[in-house]
Amino acid sequence: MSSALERHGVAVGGLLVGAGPAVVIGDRLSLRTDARASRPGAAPGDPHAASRPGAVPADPHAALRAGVTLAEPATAADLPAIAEHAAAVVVGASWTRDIPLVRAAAGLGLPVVVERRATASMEEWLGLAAYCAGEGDGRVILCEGGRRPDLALVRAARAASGRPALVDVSGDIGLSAAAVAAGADGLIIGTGGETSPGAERRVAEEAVTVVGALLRDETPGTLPECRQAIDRVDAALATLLERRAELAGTVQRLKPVGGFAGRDLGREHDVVARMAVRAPALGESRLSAIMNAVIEAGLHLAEERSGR
Ligand SMILES: O=C(O)C(=O)C[C@]1(C(=O)O)C=C[C@@H](O)C=C1
Repeated sequence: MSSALERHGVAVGGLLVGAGPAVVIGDRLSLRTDARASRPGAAPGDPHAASRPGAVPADPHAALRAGVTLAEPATAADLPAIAEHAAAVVVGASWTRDIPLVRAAAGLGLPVVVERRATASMEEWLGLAAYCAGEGDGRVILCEGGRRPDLALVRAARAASGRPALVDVSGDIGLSAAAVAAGADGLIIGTGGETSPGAERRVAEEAVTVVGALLRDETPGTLPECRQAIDRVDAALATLLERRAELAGTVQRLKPVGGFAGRDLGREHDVVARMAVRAPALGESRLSAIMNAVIEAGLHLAEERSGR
């Protein structure tokens, strides 16, 4: 954990944000009419904006009534419907200085997602989060978005406050892995109030799984949570094993004698010894059995492909 503070998860609908794995949120809805132009993916006047993942649906109020995870009000009049149909209310970057609306949103009884205003410092951002926590029941999540989310700031704010942090990557889904590596507790991938296209969700879930398995500290307390954590580690392992097999196959083509005939046990011993430094609990003898199987699988694949 990157913070000495005790971190508490905040439940948002069926998701737990800030404890356990990072989450992917596909449906952030804004009821503001200016939201289309201000979404990270949307250029002002872009005729195709409505069909993009970051678009505002034609009837945002109908989308809200259908139920969404995160909803941002335009005015205080939207708050009762948000309380009824959304899992959390968003204090959006464009109106963090509208204190009466911030106060009303924070007091709604839902978890509050506090988005950083583009020019706000970390202190201002965390000050607003603390204000919202005080006006509400304390369930506050930080959120960084915009065209160029500041991931260093997310990392610092999360560590300084102990609050969970979301990163809105709907403007650039390619930032998903970097956001998880920076410690994000969740990725917001869709801002249309509808489920985002599968391709974007796959990119985000891949980042949460693979980068999360490598870099995110987890202390699962139940059997299902522990098995899910193992599944994420196995997904990362499978990705790396496939990549390793490809590289080992290339080595076979580059060596004067490839395949089992060109096996180099000295090199294999060095590989295992280096790995044992990173995996001291497993140690050389256990790793040697594992790596023997991995290396032989790679050699079999290479020979099969070369038609030997
Ligand atoms: O480095 C090599 O020479 C390889 O062929 C690659 C590799 C491996 O998979 O790491 C495979 C077989 C050798 O015995 C040693 C290592």
